[in-house]
Amino acid sequence: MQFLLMVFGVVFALLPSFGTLAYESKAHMQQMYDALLLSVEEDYDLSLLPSIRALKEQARGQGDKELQIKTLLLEGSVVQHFGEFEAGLDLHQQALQLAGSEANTMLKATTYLAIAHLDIDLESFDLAQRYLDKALQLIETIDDNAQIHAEIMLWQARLYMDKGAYRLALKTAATPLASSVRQETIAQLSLTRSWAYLQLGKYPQARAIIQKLDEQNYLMKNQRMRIMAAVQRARIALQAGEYQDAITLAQQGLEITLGTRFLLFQSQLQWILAAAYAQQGNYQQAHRYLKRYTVTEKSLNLQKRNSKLLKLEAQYSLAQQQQALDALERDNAQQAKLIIAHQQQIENARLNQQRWLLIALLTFTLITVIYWRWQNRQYTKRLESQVTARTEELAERNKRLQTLSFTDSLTGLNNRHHFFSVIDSKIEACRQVWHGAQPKGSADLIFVIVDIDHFKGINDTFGHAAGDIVLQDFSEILKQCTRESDTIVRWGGEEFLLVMPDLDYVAAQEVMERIRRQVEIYPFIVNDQVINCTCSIGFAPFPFYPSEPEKLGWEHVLELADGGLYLAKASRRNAWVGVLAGEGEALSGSSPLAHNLQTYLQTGRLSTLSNLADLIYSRKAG
Ligand SMILES: Nc1nc2c(ncn2[C@@H]2O[C@H](COP(=O)(O)OP(=O)(O)OP(=O)(O)O)[C@@H](O)[C@H]2O)c(=O)[nH]1
Repeated sequence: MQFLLMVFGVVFALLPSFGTLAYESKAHMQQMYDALLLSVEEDYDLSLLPSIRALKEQARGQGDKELQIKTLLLEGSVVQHFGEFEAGLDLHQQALQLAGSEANTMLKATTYLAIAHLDIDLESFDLAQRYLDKALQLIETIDDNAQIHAEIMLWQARLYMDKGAYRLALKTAATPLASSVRQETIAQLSLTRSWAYLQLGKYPQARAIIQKLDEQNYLMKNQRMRIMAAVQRARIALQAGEYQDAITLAQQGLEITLGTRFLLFQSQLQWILAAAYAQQGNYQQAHRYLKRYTVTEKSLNLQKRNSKLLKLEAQYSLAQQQQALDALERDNAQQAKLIIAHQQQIENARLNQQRWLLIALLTFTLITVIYWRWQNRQYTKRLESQVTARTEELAERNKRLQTLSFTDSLTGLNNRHHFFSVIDSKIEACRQVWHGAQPKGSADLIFVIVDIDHFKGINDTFGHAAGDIVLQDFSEILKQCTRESDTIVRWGGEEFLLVMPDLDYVAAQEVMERIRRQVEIYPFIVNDQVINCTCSIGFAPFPFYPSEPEKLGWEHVLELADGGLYLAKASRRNAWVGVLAGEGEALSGSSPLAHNLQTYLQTGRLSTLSNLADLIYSRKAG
């Protein structure tokens, strides 16, 4: 294997001079690295260095930072194993700087772990602890962290061992492990636990762990671990008082170390042999191995002295580099603060922008709502004014319609509808006066019925149109002979009804005479011809009995006025007749008036007033 790697190393070292051939595939380079890693873990062989360096250059050439970092760490671990602490430090430092610029958390954690390893070797335990903590903190964010976690625990346990904290080491090395953790790491953790038990004097537990490792065959692949296990077995036997076993196991261990550079293990095994033989009383053998042990120790001490010196130099550099690193970290923290402040500024600006946008949006919404409400109000106003206009128009139309429905189309006078719509209020006004609710005044109304005499003859002689003209002229005469307050109604055909307020029957006589006379003298012109007409008038006062105003209703008074008209017609026409209360018994509303008019006149229950002295009371036939 090592021969192959050396060949690879030479090839790699030469490759850069062969142009494109230098660019190996990434996968191939990774394979190469894995093989180198295994070899280093087995034995820190210096001959591996050219291959590692060649691979490192190759990774640099291809810009593969990850592999570059890994190879830097690997190279560092090899040179540091051979006491080149300062060079190792430098390599680790390079790896750390590269890892710092990488976003790969796993890579950073691996770098921290390697530096912790270096610090443990340099006995800078505090620094080692710091890097272990950093690595542990970093991997918390990684999902697939079982392997690196186990490795951190291993180095943490070794750190505790170096500091003499065996129980802590035991606890740390006993961390539960996932199945994905490499066998080598599991075996190293087990060896550390066994070593811690032995340090605590618990050799059965220490032995059980080694036995389990043997059963699982975890140690066979790695020579270094096999030797470590052999030393451990011999040491356990010695501590257990099984001296013969200790001798056998130590000798087996020495056989494995033959031809290797593991001087430390050799000296430990020689010491165990010397101690075991001494315990058996075989002082000759004990002396023999003690001598060998002394020789080995001498060369080890020489190595250690050299390495101590180197360590001191490295520690000095380490302190300096650490200071630089701390300054760098402080600078980084400052930078991070600046970045956070900058991000805060950006965030604030974004928030400000959002705020303004929101304000603009709200303002726009507000303006829209105000405008919409204003529009709505305008629209409502327009609608209202339209409704008002329409209502007024409707009222006007209704008024016109009412006027039309209350007006006689031929004469322009009020018609019967009008009379019936106003008569109740007129009667009510009279009643208010009777009952004292209104100021005292005249509550008298005169109901008058006027009828044109022989109108049929006019129609027959001059035609219907001529009759219409007479009717119109006749209406004008009625208007001229009455007051504004009087109501003139075309009662039907050539018959007219007048309702005259504030007029007693004495004063009424004058008005009746004026009408009769005006008609009599008026020259009605029809078909260019002057014709003369007369009219007959009947009237009656309301209340009919002033002392008993409710005795007869207006309908009865109208009937009595009609009776007066009948008397005028029955006599000579061109006359007016007023029907008044007589001295006899007062009539009641239930009395049949029209048919008994003559009887009531003769019996004195009714009396008359007329321009005629000779009134005829009997109804004229036809
Ligand atoms: N030209 C015209 N004639 C009408 C109108 N209304 C009714 N007359 C007519 O008026 C006439 C009324 O006739 P009569 O009831 O007999 O009454 P008179 O001829 O006036 O006779 P005395 O009332 O008894 O004097 C009828 O011939 C109707 O046709 C109208 O609006 N225009």
